[in-house]
Amino acid sequence: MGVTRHSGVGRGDVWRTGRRDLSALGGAEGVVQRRGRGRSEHVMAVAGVKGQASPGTPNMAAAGVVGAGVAESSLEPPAGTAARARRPPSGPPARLPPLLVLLAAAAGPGAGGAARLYRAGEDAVWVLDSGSVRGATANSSAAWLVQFYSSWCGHCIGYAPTWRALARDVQDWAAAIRVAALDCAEDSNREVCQAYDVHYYPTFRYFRAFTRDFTAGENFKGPDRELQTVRQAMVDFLQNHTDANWPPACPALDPIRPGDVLSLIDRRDGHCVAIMLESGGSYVGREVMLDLIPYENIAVKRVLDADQAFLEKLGVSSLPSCYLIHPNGSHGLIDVAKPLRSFFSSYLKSLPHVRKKSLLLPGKPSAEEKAEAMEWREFDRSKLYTADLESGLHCLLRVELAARSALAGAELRTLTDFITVVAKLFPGRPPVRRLLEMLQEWLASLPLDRIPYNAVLDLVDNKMRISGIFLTNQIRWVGCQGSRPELRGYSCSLWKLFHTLTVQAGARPDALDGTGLEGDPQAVLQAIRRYVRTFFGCKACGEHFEQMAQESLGSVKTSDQAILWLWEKHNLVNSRLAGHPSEDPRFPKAPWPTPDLCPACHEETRGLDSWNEDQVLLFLKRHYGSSNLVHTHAAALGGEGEAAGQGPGHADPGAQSLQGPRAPPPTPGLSERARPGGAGAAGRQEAEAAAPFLGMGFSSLDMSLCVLLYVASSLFLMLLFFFFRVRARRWKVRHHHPGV
Ligand SMILES: Cc1cc2nc3c(=O)[nH]c(=O)nc-3n(C[C@H](O)[C@H](O)[C@H](O)COP(=O)(O)OP(=O)(O)OC[C@H]3O[C@@H](n4cnc5c(N)ncnc54)[C@H](O)[C@@H]3O)c2cc1C
Repeated sequence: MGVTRHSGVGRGDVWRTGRRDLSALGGAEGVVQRRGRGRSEHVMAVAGVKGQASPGTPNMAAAGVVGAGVAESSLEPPAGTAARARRPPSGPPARLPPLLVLLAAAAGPGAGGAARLYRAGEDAVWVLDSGSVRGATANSSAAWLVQFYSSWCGHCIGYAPTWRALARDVQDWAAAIRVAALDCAEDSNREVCQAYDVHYYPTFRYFRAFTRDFTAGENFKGPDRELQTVRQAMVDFLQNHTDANWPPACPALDPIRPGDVLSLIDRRDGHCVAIMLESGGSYVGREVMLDLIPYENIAVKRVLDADQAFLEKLGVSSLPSCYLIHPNGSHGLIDVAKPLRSFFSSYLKSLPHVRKKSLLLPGKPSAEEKAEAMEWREFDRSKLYTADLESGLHCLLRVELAARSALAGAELRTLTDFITVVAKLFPGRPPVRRLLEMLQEWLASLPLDRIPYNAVLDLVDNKMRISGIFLTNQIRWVGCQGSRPELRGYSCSLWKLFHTLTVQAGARPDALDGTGLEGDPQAVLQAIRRYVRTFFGCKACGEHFEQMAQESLGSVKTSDQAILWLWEKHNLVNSRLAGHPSEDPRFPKAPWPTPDLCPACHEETRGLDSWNEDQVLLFLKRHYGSSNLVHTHAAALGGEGEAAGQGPGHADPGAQSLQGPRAPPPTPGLSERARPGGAGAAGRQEAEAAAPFLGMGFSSLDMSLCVLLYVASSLFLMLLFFFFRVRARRWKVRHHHPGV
């Protein structure tokens, strides 16, 4: 009888950060829509430009800086960004030459199938990318608060509603400060995230207005990231500007003296003047000032901690209050139902003389922009898909690790150990295994303690064009597909890779021999643990995983226990994330394997669902074993054209790949997905047939060519030999018999 354990995971074990995010979310959704009395406030969104982008990368690649909120015409656009921030005039799409159409198709989806947490034109967030972030933040007339995120990071997904709500809430501040986001999971943004030194997601950075030299920004580390805290931090950040770099559209936020109020009452310049009276720690006055930026015929000032006599003179009985001086000189306290920012702002915006500055109302995002072209690949949940593991390795090696420009010391050793474990235990297709082995051998033999990451990338991209060594640069999630592009994907594939490694270590106990990791039942888990702690972009996930490891990894004494340890911890993470915004409704978090996948794993003990761990272990070994690995939907193994010619860019999985000089037959296009045994499979067979000779990865084709060349040159040398022999004989005959 196997060990049993309750499988029902306590919902009370709530992930704290997640809950906090959710409560922040509640606050975010609770933001009061500002409505002026008598006329509603315009809520605007400047739509993005997406026309030329692939479904995978529309917001990033094509949009450039896309504004939301206050219409650009009412603002002074930041230097160099104005053109991109506006929606181009709509019209019939330009006709592209056929070659460009082909190339555009080959560009295909971006990393992670182009998960997008923020949509230009729909969200008030300014969507930045590698092509726009520098232009937007450099020498800008407004300050910026940029969230560098990763679309597969659960925390980023959980936080996105708060960020959207914040951007919507402060969209009237855009001439002074803007809320933006940049997706570091996009391949095309990899280098820029590296340049901005972004290692963890989400990372929040401020950029001051009028910064001429390149800067990676100032980190925002607030006590929490709830909407109100970040909004107040934005106000503080604006106030940290000097006279020299003060955003021109931002009103002076410092308080005036009570004595100045009297002179304002005496002065009549055709404007309304609102005076916010408040206590020292209040942000209401400054927030109302910023809310009124796009409005004309009104100025907002603030007075702090005025003495009682002054307040009595104005008739103020509680703080905050607002004293209004009308253009005709009449003045008095305004009457709002609640002394809240939204109430004051909406009252002032609705005054008869107060007008919104001239606006260019944006068009609505087109249906085409809204549509997320997602192709669904049918799959079997009881199988493990090569496509998921290979896509995950691509993201790991070419996107996640590539966030570092160099690796040194402990980081380098962590990577070396992790790659060693993967290279020795990865059960996938031979070209990928050979590439991993090559990388592992190279890392293990390095005499250096510091390497530029580009050196690793060169190897991964097989710049030497050694045939039979290849890792796709395409993303094809199958068992890790999400019902929305931002869900599942990379983090799912990482879990699958980790489980596969623990199972393979049990199945092939000698695999790690000679690596220095042999004989240690914890070796695989420790390598995974160090990788997650050091490199996994979701920092909070890494910290949490580390905490679990500290608590119990030491108790693992056998490879079976290692398999079960990871299974159990993964289920803990699942239970914490149940109900979290990163949960895919199509793949709800539940104790795994579910009863339909493994009925024998589940038992009932005194009316409670419980695990039969012996059966779970058997199931895990079967599920993550080599024989359960299927290549359906896996990228064609391609030739050099795909491997080295295109570098880490993307090729449309369905589009014909551009062939290099010695490429195998063309990959089969869209039909390959429907016909797994098509030409793509033939290419795969050809590549798999490539046998490693002399450990150098030479294929049989390479060797045949060598033999052919050898025979041809031998024949040529023999011909030369006979030719000269005949000539020499003739010469001798002539010499000895001159008469002949
Ligand atoms: C090490 C690590 C730590 C993470 N920590 C966090 C975190 O703290 N907060 C957060 O928001 N996100 C975290 N994530 C991401 C999160 O766990 C999921 O990967 C993400 O929510 C996607 O979920 P999913 O539905 O694809 O299933 P995943 O949880 O990613 O699982 C992938 C697949 O593994 C299989 N599986 C599920 N459970 C088990 C199990 N117990 N044993 C074996 N196989 C299983 C299933 O086939 C499933 O489809 C972490 C990811 C990793 C790799």
